[in-house]
Amino acid sequence: MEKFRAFVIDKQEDKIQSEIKPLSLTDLPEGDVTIKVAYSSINYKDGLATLPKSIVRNYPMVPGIDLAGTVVESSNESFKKGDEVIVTSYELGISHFGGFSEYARVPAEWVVPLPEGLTIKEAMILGTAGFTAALSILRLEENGLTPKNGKVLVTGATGGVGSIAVDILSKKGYEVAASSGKKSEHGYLKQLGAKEILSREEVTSDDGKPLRKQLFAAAVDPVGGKTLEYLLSATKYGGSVAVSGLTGGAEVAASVYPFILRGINLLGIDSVYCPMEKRLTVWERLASDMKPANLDKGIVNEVSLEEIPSIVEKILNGEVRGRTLVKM
Ligand SMILES: C=CC(=O)SCCNC(=O)CCNC(=O)[C@H](O)C(C)(C)COP(=O)(O)OP(=O)(O)OC[C@H]1O[C@@H](n2cnc3c(N)ncnc32)[C@H](O)[C@@H]1OP(=O)(O)O
Ligand SMILES: NC(=O)C1=CN([C@@H]2O[C@H](COP(=O)(O)OP(=O)(O)OC[C@H]3O[C@@H](n4cnc5c(N)ncnc54)[C@H](O)[C@@H]3O)[C@@H](O)[C@H]2O)C=CC1
Repeated sequence: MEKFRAFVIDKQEDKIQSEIKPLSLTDLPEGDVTIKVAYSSINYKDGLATLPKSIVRNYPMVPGIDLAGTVVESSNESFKKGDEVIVTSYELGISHFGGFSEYARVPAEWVVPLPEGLTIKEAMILGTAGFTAALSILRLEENGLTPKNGKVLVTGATGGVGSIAVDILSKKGYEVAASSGKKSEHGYLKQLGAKEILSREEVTSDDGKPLRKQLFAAAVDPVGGKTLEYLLSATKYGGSVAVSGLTGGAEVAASVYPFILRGINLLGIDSVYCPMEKRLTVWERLASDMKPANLDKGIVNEVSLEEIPSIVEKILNGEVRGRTLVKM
């Protein structure tokens, strides 16, 4: 087989270099399923992967925590040539060559059959960010959230997780408040279904107060840090906060008061090692009742392998809106 193209990073003297390289199938890591990748997507974690002090475990590496495409070869009976599949996270793009490549090879245990109701392209517009938004909402609902409980706040709302959470929640009949640092994107957030828009500062705790006015029935929080501190203090009695991210910081100071006086729940959201049974449920829901209404509208920006470095820089600076699809 002829060579194919992959975006490869390497680390030399604490500096990361990237280039598009020709690879052969024999360069790919071991695995039972070889996939012709149609689309990947760029997540915040891919931005972290390109930093010198990085989450990548070995170099050279093909980053890309998401991919979707068609099986070209499988030694596992669950998958056959021609099957359309999705792979997100696990070790993809961290210690195992990932999705920024025309071909990928992975263990069968990581592979999700494309659910009916989604195209390969839609699956990657969603990607890990969409999966995480849906998993967050699923967990909030498992903990009692319904549209009757009141307003749900989505933080980091113009980002990948945030945009898709706003869309899904509003489609499901929730009153959605969205917080964003980007004044220019209020129209975008309203188009996705947000009823109210709050500034980043309004949802950041700068005084360490343990309790505030009870404003939100629940929150989807990809920001963390002092925003999470604020959310814990402003969640209504019995409500929940689903935390998935750290764009606002990894450190969180908390007191026991919201938990013991208001019975609130702090739900940790992990998409990376999410068990396969739950993973399949989340993808089925994303293909049906949780399928966002605006996937083909302002959420998506499509790029080539060549454009990855500029997007990665923007994502780390908080300058990207919605989701970035990489077309092979
Ligand atoms: C799409 C998903 C996301 O975007 S999540 C956000 C991106 N991820 C991160 O920013 C996390 C990156 N990890 C770190 O920064 C560090 O691991 C740390 C700060 C969380 C902890 O660092 P420390 O040096 O104290 O410990 P180790 O790195 O040696 O890890 C300790 C222990 O935890 C295991 N571990 C590390 N990363 C993960 C992970 N992402 N998920 C689950 N477990 C993780 C690691 O293997 C070690 O366990 P051991 O049993 O010893 O192997
Ligand atoms: N737990 C998990 O399994 C997952 C975690 N994540 C995490 O969720 C977060 C968001 O991921 P994506 O949506 O892919 O990223 P993104 O880059 O698309 O969105 C990030 C959002 O955070 C905002 N932001 C940036 N800096 C901020 C700050 N200092 N304060 C408040 N907001 C800030 C940005 O403006 C943007 O709206 C990241 O931390 C990522 O690592 C994402 C997917 C899965």
